[in-house]
Amino acid sequence: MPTVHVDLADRSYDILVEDGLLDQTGELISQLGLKKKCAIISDSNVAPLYADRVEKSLRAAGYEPSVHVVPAGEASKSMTQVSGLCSELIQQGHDRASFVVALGGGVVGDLAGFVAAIFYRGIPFVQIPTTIVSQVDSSAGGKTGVNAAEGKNLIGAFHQPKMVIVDPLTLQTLAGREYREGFAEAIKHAAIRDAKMVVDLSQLDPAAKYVEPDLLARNLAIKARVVEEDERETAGTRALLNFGHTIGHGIEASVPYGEMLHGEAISLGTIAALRLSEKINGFPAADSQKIIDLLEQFQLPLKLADSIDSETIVAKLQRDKKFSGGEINFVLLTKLGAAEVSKKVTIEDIREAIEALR
Ligand SMILES: O=C(O)C(=O)C[C@@H](O)[C@H](O)[C@H](O)COP(=O)(O)O
Repeated sequence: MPTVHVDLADRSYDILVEDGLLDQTGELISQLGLKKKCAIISDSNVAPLYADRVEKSLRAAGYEPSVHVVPAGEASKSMTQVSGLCSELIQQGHDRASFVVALGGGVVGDLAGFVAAIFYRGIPFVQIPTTIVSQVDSSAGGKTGVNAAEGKNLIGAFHQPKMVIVDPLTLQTLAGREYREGFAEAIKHAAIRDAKMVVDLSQLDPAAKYVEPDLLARNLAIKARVVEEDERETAGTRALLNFGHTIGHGIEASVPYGEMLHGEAISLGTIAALRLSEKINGFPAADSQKIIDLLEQFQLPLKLADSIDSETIVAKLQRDKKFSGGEINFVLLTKLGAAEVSKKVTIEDIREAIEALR
């Protein structure tokens, strides 16, 4: 089975990718030596489709799961949900010997992972991602957290999962828009680390609602290698995974959470970052076009709506974690498949790149 090992000393884990793995959840988790009580955290879209199967598999392996469901959508990535879930877990008799199973997309993974990071000062968790965003990106690497009213992902913790179980067949029940948005992150991995992946992604059918396990694993492996180099984003390497996210997060936070899907905002942030790479690094416009063609192939937005005010975006993006100590650390491409963190981007450059999206 395609397996990506994430090598992080005593926080190492495997990402397993294969069709039908959902029904093997209990058996796979039993290799981890965890205690019996666990909490499956899912959302109102995913739980009716898959929670029964995961629960049944866990029970068959001797586990005692409780199921907790939050409303689907970005608005659930909130401290209100964190506090509600912690209370529910306590009421269900969970304690420091329990573990969490995050079943769903990026919102569920980030939220459930954060609950696991703080519940009884930290309990183990397993990710079962069910969307492209989560299968190629957010389930790996241990960034967990929620949004603040002031910006995306501003409250969180690093907490690595014990295992990631990827079943590509879960993609089949996604709505087209939710399926396609995730490719913004897969394209990001190609842009920053693997020019050949740009070609591989261009061969996918955007309507297929399925990606071969091998390709998912190769895309995930790009992220895994970056995380191994710089687990806590202190050395600069992990910041490269934020390509397209500084302006993207600003755009996403400028409309009510959930109105624009994460990948849609990242598509626009990616185009802005490409234009800045051209201006500051002389990145070839023809290579930018290859990335933009891919975004278009997955019907991701290429233009910013006039209704979204540029100054609101600029205000929001200045709270991004890449702005620190008065410095802007902006991720730019140096060539197709290679990126750097640059200090040469000014706020005026950013304003210009946002305007160029109109
Ligand atoms: O895992 C990372 O590191 C990433 O940057 C992946 C991003 O795609 C993801 O959206 C992440 O949550 C953003 O990180 P943040 O630190 O800017 O919140």
